[in-house]
Amino acid sequence: MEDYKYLFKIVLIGEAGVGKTCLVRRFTQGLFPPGQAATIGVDFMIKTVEIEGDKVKLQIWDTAGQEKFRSITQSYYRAAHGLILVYDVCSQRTFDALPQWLTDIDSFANEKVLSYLVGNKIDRGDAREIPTHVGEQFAERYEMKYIETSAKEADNVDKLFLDIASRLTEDARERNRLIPGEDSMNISSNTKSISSCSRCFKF
Ligand SMILES: Nc1nc2c(ncn2[C@@H]2O[C@H](COP(=O)(O)OP(=O)(O)OP(=O)(O)O)[C@@H](O)[C@H]2O)c(=O)[nH]1
Repeated sequence: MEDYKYLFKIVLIGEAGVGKTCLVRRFTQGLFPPGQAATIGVDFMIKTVEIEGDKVKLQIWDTAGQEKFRSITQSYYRAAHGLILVYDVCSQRTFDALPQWLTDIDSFANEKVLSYLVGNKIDRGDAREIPTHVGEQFAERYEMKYIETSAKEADNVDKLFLDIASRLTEDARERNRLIPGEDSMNISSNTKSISSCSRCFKF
């Protein structure tokens, strides 16, 4: 049996080129890849973290932003415990596309999913087009958590993923308190590796 108490699935979505892959690689591998190529379909990485004494395994799904992959990537929303919607703070176009992504979340994700809005590329100071308060207000309006990051400079990247892991762990512990025995049930997911987890978080 694998050595972790909880397993959570986190899915990154957002327009092409906003930095989803770079955020994942910064968090899982501690690097900023030079000349990162566009994602084809969906890719995933694993990282295990420790949250207040419990080992928590994060299965992080990095989806392609390009329109032509949309129907493939949407099929991954359903089983997500956490969704990270990313835009580029230096690109008004990627911010303007957010409402369409929210519509997709409403259509395809579990209604209890924990959603984060992330403004990435804050290292490009002078090129910024979306002020912090505009991103914050948008997130507040749609009841999402908000955080700004730089995958390049590693600003707030660990904080983003650890914050999600902490909140999901807290929720799972609360459920286990309310429904004893719940922690021995498997998540009924379409993902094999999730069903092998002994104490998975269950919606
Ligand atoms: N300056 C800066 N550039 C970044 C940052 N994150 C990503 N980039 C650059 O943005 C470009 C796109 O990054 P990706 O991580 O491939 O973007 P993506 O959202 O995964 O793109 P798709 O796979 O097409 O959906 C690359 O040239 C990265 O080097 C960042 O925090 N700061």
